[in-house]
Amino acid sequence: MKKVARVALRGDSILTSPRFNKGTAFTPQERTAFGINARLPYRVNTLDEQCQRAYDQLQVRKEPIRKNTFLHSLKDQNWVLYYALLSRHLRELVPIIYTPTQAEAIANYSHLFRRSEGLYLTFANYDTMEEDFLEEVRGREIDLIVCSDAEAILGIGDQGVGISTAKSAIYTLIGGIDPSRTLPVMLDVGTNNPDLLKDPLYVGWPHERVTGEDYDKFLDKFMQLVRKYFPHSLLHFEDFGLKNAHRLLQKYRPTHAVFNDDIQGTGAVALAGVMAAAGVTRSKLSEQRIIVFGAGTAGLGITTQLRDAMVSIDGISVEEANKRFFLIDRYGLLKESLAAKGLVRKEVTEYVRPDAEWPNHEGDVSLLDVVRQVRPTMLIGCSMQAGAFTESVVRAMAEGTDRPIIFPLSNPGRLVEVDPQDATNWTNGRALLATGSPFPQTSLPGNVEGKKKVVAECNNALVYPGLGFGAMISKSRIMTDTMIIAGAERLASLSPALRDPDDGLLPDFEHAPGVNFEVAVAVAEQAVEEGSAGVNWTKEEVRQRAHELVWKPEYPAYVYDPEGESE
Ligand SMILES: NC(=O)c1ccc[n+]([C@@H]2O[C@H](COP(=O)([O-])OP(=O)(O)OC[C@H]3O[C@@H](n4cnc5c(N)ncnc54)[C@H](O)[C@@H]3O)[C@@H](O)[C@H]2O)c1
Ligand SMILES: O=C(O)C[C@H](O)C(=O)O
Ligand SMILES: [Mg+2]
Repeated sequence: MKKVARVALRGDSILTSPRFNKGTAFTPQERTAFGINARLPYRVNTLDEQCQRAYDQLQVRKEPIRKNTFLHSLKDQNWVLYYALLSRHLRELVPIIYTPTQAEAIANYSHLFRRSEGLYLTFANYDTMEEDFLEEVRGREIDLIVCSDAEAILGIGDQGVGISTAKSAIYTLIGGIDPSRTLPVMLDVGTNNPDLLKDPLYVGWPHERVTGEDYDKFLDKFMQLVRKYFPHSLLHFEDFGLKNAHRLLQKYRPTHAVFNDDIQGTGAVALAGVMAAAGVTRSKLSEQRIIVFGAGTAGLGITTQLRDAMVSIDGISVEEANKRFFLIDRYGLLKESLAAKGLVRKEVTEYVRPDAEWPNHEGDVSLLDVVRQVRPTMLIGCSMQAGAFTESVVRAMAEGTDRPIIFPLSNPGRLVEVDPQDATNWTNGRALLATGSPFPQTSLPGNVEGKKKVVAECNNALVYPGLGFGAMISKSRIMTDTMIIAGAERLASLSPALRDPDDGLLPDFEHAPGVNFEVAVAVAEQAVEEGSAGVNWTKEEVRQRAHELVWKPEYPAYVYDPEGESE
């Protein structure tokens, strides 16, 4: 039965509300009831017809960034149409509204700016933060807040403002979260990007980044508002800088359901990809020797997640599991002598290797040295160093293992540590690959008849919407590590490569909504089982409630009601 919504807006107010606007899809009865009969052309369109028209308009724009701005404007006009169009062309359009095109859109945010979106909380307006916050959220029910201080946007660095809205849209598109119950927040604490500071059109606060106590005071005030007005919300942190990402997660985790996507989302999707790869090679997680190249926010998140899964799934001790990892950062392998020089962050000290293991290496130990000595089964890149997995590195790895598992995860695509086609060539097709941004299928040179290999997209967007939805529907006050592992395991179980090793290690984004639904169910089931949930449902009830709570881009029937919804 069609849903009915009671709406209090009339005339221009309903036509300019992206939440309630239906454009030419308003029925004759609605046009009369809402006073917009003469504000629309005669013909009533279906949502499918509107999607067709919008798709045709989109196709006229050739460059991805032009398509991105078109879709952005569409979102400002009509949410249902925007999400319906994207849902019908997921594979084609996710890379337009999200990675990699979104990186370009953020880098040009000030020049493409058309209209306000979400909330901008600026350090310069610290004193009025609560009033400013309330102006936007008063009377609203919010389940999800996505925030960023834009210091480490993907691999493109400090952009001052941006990313929260793109991540938030993915929650709705793929995770089924009602967009009216989400709040993207840009935390503007300045920027150290000299190009932005000298750009007269820069829309953010043109001031160097606030740090230290002032930064913490600002974040604390924001957190207090979140806890005061939306104590049951999930707070998603995105693209914070290396000095803050891990620290803020640890600081606020005990008192609110916070989630750092670059640490935990990336950890979860990488774990799923790694589990699928281990499934293809018929080996256990704990049997792997893993090099993580780039021991920053994502590198630590991935390492911790894989380590915790070895402990919980394979039952080995934390100490034993730590030994499976070789972390490399800008000064080479993290080993004792590097730590003694103060060149290892304290968060990664438990993975530091003993110097005695490297008797022939007085100084730095390079990636190639580690590959030759360790004969890794897995090589994961999150270093933002394009081309760091050189031909020598990849060939050396392929000498030491039958199916080298290689994940160059840096985004956007131009920053991948190795091009998947090169990795395929250098390993004679034996590499099991996954990348952070979308890449075309690979093929072996000369093997014209041969089957192409799918390069899985190992991007946190394949899992965070489901993790969030699962935590939300189960009314969990915290997002535990075990909930995240449950989601990752469910994702891994849906790997197409388990049926056909030439297929993707992870499901294609075309299937992301269904896949995330399963992730959400697994997360909620785990939350109920371990007592993190605020509900006590059976497994059947979890699935049933999840189905009922998914937001779908469909128009409800509207009834005019002065007491009805208006926000
Ligand atoms: N696929 C995904 O879902 C996903 C998720 C998160 C991050 N990422 C990508 O991972 C990359 C890193 O992101 P982050 O948030 O961890 O950044 P970060 O700044 O926290 O970490 C990057 C790390 O790489 C290290 N590094 C720099 N130069 C190096 C070199 N020459 N050799 C080895 N290490 C070097 C830095 O010292 C730092 O520790 C980005 O490109 C980002 O887009 C991908
Ligand atoms: O935003 C993405 O595409 C993934 C990830 O969060 C990143 O920072 O690269
Ligand atoms: Mg990110």
